[in-house]
Amino acid sequence: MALSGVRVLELAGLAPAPLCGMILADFGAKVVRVDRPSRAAAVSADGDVQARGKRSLALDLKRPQGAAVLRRLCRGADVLIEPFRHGVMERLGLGPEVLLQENPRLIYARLTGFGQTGKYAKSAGHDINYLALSGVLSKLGRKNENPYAPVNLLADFGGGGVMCALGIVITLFERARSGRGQVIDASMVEGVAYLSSFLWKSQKVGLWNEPRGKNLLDSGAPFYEVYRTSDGKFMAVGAIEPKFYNQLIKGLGLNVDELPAQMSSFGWPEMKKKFASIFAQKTQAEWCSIFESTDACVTPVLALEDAASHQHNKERGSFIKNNQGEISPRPAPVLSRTPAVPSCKRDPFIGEHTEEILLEYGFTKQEIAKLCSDKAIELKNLKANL
Ligand SMILES: C[C@H](CCC[C@@H](C)[C@H]1CC[C@H]2[C@@H]3[C@H](O)C[C@@H]4C[C@H](O)CC[C@]4(C)[C@H]3C[C@H](O)[C@]12C)C(=O)SCCNC(=O)CCNC(=O)[C@H](O)C(C)(C)COP(=O)(O)OP(=O)(O)OC[C@H]1O[C@@H](n2cnc3c(N)ncnc32)[C@H](O)[C@@H]1OP(=O)(O)O
Repeated sequence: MALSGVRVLELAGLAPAPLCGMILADFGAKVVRVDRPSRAAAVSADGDVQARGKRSLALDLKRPQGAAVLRRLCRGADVLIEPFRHGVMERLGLGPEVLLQENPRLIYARLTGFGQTGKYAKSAGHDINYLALSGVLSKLGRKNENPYAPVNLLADFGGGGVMCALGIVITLFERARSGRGQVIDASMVEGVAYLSSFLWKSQKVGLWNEPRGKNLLDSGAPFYEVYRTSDGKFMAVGAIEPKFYNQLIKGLGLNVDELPAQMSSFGWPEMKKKFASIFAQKTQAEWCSIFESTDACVTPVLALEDAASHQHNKERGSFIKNNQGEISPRPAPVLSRTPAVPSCKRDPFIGEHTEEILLEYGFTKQEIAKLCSDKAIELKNLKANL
C-alpha cells in the first residue's frame, strides 16, 4: 500500500482527527491511537467509530512517566496527530519544539478548529462554529431561512480530517527530499475556507449576487434542486448546461420553447413550482426509468443503505463490509497499483494493544510492568469486553 512503513501516533480526539488517522491506516500506515486510560473501563471500541485499521495504546499523558512514553514513541514515529486546543501539548511538555528536537524527521500535525494563533486559538468550538467563522455558513441554506449547517461534514471532515491528511502526505513527500519533518497547523476554519475557494473566486462572475438560496447553485434555480416524488422520495436535478437542461425538459414532458429562458432568474420561482408539481406525479422508480440513460443529470436521492445496494455502486464496489457485517464506504480515491486495503477487523478496544505497541517501539517487558504499576499505561483485559 502507498503508505506502508509510515508510523503514525494519533492522540484520541473527536470526529476530525479519527478520520485523518483512518485515511492513513486505510492506505497502509501503521496507526496507533493513544487513548486515555481512565476511559478504558467505561468505553470499549465504540467511542471512536473511525478506528478502522488502528491499534490502541492506553497512556496517561498527565503523568510524567506517561508523557515520557509519548516522547519516546515520537522518537520512533513518522507522524503525530494531536487534536487538542492550542496550549494543551505545551502544558504536557510535548510541544513541537521538544518533540522535533528529539526527532527532526517527525511530522507534527496539529488539527484544531481555530489554529495555533489568533484570538480564538484557545477557545472551544465545533464544526458549526468553524464553518461560521470561515464565511461559508452564511452561504448555506434556503431562501428566507436561517443559514443551515449540513451535518458536521464540511469543517470537521472536509476542512479538518481530509485537509490534515493532505498536509501529512505533502510533508511526508517533502521529507523524502529534505530529510526533515515540520509542524502542520491545520485549522478547520482555514481548511473549510480553502475548500470553498470556488465560492470566493466565483464571486466576480456573479454566481452569488443574489441573497442566500436565490442563486444558481444554492437552490435558487429550478434545474439545480431536489424534488419530492409521489412516494415521498426525492430526485436530485443538476441540469445546468443547456444541452442537459433540454433533456430534463423533455423528460418532464415539457416544451422548451414554451418556457422562460433557462437562465432568466425572474422565471425561476414559477418554474420551480411547475417542476415540483410534475415530479410529484410519479414515483422515484418511475422517474429513474424515465431519466436513466439520458444526460439530463437527474438521479435518485438514496438512503445510505440504498446507496450501498445501488447497481452502479455495486458494480464499482463502492461500499465494503467488515467482519462484523458493518457496511461503510470504500476508501477513496482508488489507486491503480497500490490501492487502499481497509482492515476488515473489528475496531480496537481501548488499551488492547498497549503491550504489543510498546514492545514494538523498543520498551522492555520490565519497563512495561513498571509503567503499568505507575498507572502511566493500561493493559486492557480483553476478557472483560467479551
Ligand atoms: C460536531 C463534532 C463533535 C461530534 C462529537 C460526537 C461524534 C461525539 C460527542 C459526544 C459523543 C457521544 C457521547 O460520548 C456518549 C456516547 C459514548 C459512547 O462511547 C459512544 C456513543 C456516544 C453517544 C458518543 C457518540 C459520539 O462519539 C459523540 C456524539 C465536532 O465538531 S468535533 C471537532 C471538535 N473540535 C476539535 O477537535 C478542535 C480541536 N480541539 C478542541 O478545540 C478541543 O479539544 C475541544 C473539542 C473543544 C474539546 O475541549 P476539551 O476541553 O475537552 O479538550 P482540550 O482543551 O483539547 O484538552 C484535552 C485535555 O485532555 C487531556 N488529555 C488528552 N489525552 C489525554 C491522555 N491520553 N491522558 C491524559 N490526559 C489527556 C489533555 O491533557 C487536556 O487536559 P487539560 O485541559 O487539563 O490540559
